[in-house]
Amino acid sequence: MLALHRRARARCAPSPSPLTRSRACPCCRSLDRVSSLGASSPNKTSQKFHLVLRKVAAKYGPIVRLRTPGSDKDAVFISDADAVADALRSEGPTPIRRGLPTWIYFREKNKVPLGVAFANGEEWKRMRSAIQTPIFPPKNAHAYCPTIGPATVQAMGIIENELRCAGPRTLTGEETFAIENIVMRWSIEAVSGIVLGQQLGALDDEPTQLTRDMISAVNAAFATTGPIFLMPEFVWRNQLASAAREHFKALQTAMDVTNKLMTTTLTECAKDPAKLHGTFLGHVLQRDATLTRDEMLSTAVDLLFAGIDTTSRSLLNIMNLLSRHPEAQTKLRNEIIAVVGADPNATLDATHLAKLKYMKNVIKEAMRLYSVVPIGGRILPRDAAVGGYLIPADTEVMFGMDVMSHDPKYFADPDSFDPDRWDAKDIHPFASLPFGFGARMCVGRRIAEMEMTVFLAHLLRKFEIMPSPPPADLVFNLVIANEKPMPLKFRPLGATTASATA
Ligand code: HEM
Repeated sequence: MLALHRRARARCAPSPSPLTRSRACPCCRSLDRVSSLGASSPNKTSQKFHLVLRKVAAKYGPIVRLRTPGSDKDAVFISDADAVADALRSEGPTPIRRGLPTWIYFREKNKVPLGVAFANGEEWKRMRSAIQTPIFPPKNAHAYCPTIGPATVQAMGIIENELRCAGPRTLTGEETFAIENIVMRWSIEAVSGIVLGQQLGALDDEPTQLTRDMISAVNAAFATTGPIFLMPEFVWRNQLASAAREHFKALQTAMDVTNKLMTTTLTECAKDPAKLHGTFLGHVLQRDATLTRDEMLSTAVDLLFAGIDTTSRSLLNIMNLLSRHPEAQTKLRNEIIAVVGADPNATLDATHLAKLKYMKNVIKEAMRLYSVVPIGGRILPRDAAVGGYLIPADTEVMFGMDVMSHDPKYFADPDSFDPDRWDAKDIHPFASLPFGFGARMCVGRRIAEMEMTVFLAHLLRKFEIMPSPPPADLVFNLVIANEKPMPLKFRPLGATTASATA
């Protein structure tokens, strides 16, 4: 190990500071010990994981060795953008990511493939290649834009209706209402339309039982991940805690519902192949017959799970920031009207997306300020020089995305919302990585950006987002989410307090 460190010193330019054994491993020993910095109970520690990591970086520096829950080996936590770049450039052609232990256990127990999000090596590469072209290149992702138009118009109608039904003070933008549920149902509808080629009816007045099951399963799987995070393995494996029982039930439901939906799509399309045209499943089937039915199923579940909460949470954060920055809200609305037109029901197509430049900046800036995925990671395939240290092969490196994106070293006045900062060309390319990086970057990135753009383009032509306080209590449940309802108030555009009430 010492020899490895010396080699790193020789290789790394510009002359890194001398590496003694202790400096080579600025050591927090285990997260349990670190956790006492921030929280008092294991449950709270898991839910405040992102804050604990901020404190770790502040106290021990940007490269720290620590032990994470669920692992029997030390990992290296990195919150220096150059060092993150070093690690990511060493990830090799089939980057390895440690999966979520409960999800892997569940799939192995049920003898279903791990799917694109959890498989590694050649198995991952085959699945990723099959889905990459249909959804990753912007041109192909943007082609799904018309798929989500009708659901988005429907969501706007529901918001309008809810505002009216909730009472005059809600309609005038003085009181908040339950927007989260609508955004979440819209997100399910959008992603299922794209992935499974089927509208689930999640936004309907009376969603089907299947749809209700799916919504509850997604909610429960995310809500239980935080509490399970620090549980000893034997507790969750043997389902000795209620959170673990609920978690596995949710994973089972999501798998069963997706299976049923996929079967329906495939049966209908066997009768009428034209129905597959323009759907993600259709692209996968046409392009690549090498995926088994079960691999398609696991991958579809991964796409749904990875795509629903991340997108809806990010949207809620963007709306909240726009509420607090009326000048940015107006600028964005003006851009949308100039590009798409003022009619709030006019849907978008791929040609609009490329022209919405300020929209891109708003989304990037909001995702920098609120990292719904606060950490990333890889297992290094070989020894690698990282930030002046030599990290041995097989070490897990964790990237402090949330820490870096609040670091004044990379972003002047880092806590301020300044979408225009993204016009500058000198932002460190590894300082804000909301979708990860490289061959294993989020495969749904372009879909997510397209979805958020479409939602905001409809919303801002219909409503004004009224000033609301920032979300108070952000907790880590696989993604960072507000614990209490997101404070958001709306008012129909152009309505004054008096006329809106009338
Ligand atoms: C704002 C929304 C989203 C955010 C912030 C987000 C973030 C991320 C991040 C950070 C990763 C890990 C990347 C890495 O390790 O380098 C990831 C992976 C992934 N995401 Fe997303 N994501 C979002 C939306 C979506 C959507 C809409 C889909 C599906 C349509 C999706 C599907 C996936 C999948 C399947 C993976 C695993 C990819 C692989 O391992 O090859 N994500 N996402």
